[in-house]
Amino acid sequence: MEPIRIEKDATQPWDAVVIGSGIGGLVTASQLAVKGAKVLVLESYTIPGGSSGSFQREGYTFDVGASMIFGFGEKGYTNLLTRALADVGEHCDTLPDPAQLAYHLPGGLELAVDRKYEQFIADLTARFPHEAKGIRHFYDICWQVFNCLDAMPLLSIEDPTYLAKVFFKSPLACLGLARWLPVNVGDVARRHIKDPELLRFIDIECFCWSVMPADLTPMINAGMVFSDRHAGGINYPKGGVGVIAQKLVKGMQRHGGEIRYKARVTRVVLKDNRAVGVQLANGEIIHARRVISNATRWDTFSGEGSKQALVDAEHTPAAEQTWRRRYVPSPSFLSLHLGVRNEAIPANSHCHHLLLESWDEMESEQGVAFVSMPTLLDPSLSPEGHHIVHAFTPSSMQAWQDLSPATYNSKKQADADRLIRKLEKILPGLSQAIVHREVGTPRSHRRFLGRFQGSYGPIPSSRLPGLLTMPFNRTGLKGLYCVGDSCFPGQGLNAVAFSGFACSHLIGADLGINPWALPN
Ligand SMILES: NC(=O)c1ccc[n+]([C@@H]2O[C@H](COP(=O)([O-])OP(=O)(O)OC[C@H]3O[C@@H](n4cnc5c(N)ncnc54)[C@H](O)[C@@H]3O)[C@@H](O)[C@H]2O)c1
Ligand SMILES: CC(C)=CCC/C(C)=C/C=C\C(C)=C\C=C\C(C)=C\C=C\C=C(C)\C=C\C=C(C)\C=C\C=C(/C)CCC=C(C)C
Repeated sequence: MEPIRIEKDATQPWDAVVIGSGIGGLVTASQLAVKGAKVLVLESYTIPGGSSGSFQREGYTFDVGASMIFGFGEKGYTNLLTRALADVGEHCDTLPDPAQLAYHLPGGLELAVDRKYEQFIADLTARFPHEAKGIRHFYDICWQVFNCLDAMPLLSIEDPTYLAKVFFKSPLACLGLARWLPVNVGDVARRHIKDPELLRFIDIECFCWSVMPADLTPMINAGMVFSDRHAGGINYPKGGVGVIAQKLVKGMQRHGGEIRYKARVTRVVLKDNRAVGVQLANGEIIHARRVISNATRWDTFSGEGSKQALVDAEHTPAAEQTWRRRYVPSPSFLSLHLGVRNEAIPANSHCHHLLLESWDEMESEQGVAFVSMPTLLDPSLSPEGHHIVHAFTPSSMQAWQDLSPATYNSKKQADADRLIRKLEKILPGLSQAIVHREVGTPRSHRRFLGRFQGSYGPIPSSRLPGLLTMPFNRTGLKGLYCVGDSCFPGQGLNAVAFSGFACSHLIGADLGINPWALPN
């Protein structure tokens, strides 16, 4: 193996050092490497991908996070995972999912979101025939948003040169996006739909990816999710979600980028109020012309509740406190990674399911249960005759803090047992068929993913104007950028991939290494 090239000398800095190898960090790093920048990624864990990694146990390949993947289409500009991989000469074989998600909702509302748009509209209309027009109007508006996004290369709207070029290329799409930027889903849904149960359905349609009801979910993101599932479709990467990160690393390395694992950054090194490098837990200092943090903003900047942030309180920009007032951490998850005998999975099951027993429980601790069974698409992820059942339910750190080790362990097992009983509604006999079981709590998510309170990502603390107040990649500290789900447009794999494209484009503009023409 070639020796790793690490300059400790401030006269020969890296062009860019990226803290963290989540998809946001890896897209930034790999895009910068393609532009010719000398890039180093520092990852505290032993594998790449963060919440989009995969881990192996007893013949199973488990996904760390969910496996409902958007952005793997073949056409347009919103297929950001396909594009990020192709730009570094990589490709993931994917397996098309015939349905995005099967809902099992209160009042016997059972519906699988078909990959084919017209089929989905027909199925929903069959359940709410009196709302046929409203359903069509609402989801067609989501398509308008999606079509605007899909019509233009998606780069940094912080760069005035890009904005001018993209406006020249697609003026109507730009105006369309500007119109929807300050809007939330709830306002649009209520304009077209009156049935309270259908409005609740729109709430859960949002909650299952944004962890927020429709009133707090930005319309731009809904346009993306509610349409891409029918345009590019939901596609599972063969070999597990972790393959995406592994291939981004490989492609980045081929373009001269480097990655170090077990390299925890403890602080951003500042000189004259400018980020000039990072310090690792072992004391080593690495100099860089630009520093990019893929850690959450709570872990990057000091503020209430943040222990050992990368930037001290004295140098944390005032804008970060405004952000903390506007956005709060969403709950983390209680998660189950199960290996089960085949008999527990009914024939023709869908891969993804969402269970909710009462509408009042949608935002409650351990209310919604989400299930993903990727072996239904890719049997190679488990030993023969077995499936993976990966289930998770929102759970907040507060519910798991200040417990004695014995109480923590017994709560962990009791809550996992309760979740398994809930799943038996769709997987009868599940508890008898389990041969491998691992339980993760918010504390596990914080420990292994390094995420503040183990959170899934930021959510608005009150009704905000859509995406208008979400910060971009530049921070108030010169030389320091953020990427990932505490940046515009928020959580989601395709969303953080966008954040990575935008971040690398902005740094490329700052370093003067961007190509003149927009990508095709
Ligand atoms: N659609 C899906 O099914 C799905 C599945 C998984 C994840 N996701 C999405 O992925 C998003 C998260 O992506 P992301 O790019 O923001 O990042 P991430 O949180 O997944 O990864 C951040 C990485 O940074 C590393 N890190 C943090 N602090 C560090 C430090 N001080 N030093 C070194 N390394 C450090 C972590 O170990 C981790 O690997 C989530 O919003 C989630 O929605 C989606
Ligand atoms: C500046 C002005 C005035 C005008 C400029 C106009 C302009 C050019 C605007 C541009 C805007 C852009 C480019 C916006 C881009 C937005 C994008 C790319 C949004 C992407 C969103 C993707 C999302 C939200 C994907 C989400 C997928 C997820 C999270 C899937 C599943 C998650 C789970 C199953 C876990 C959740 C589980 C439970 C139980 C809650």
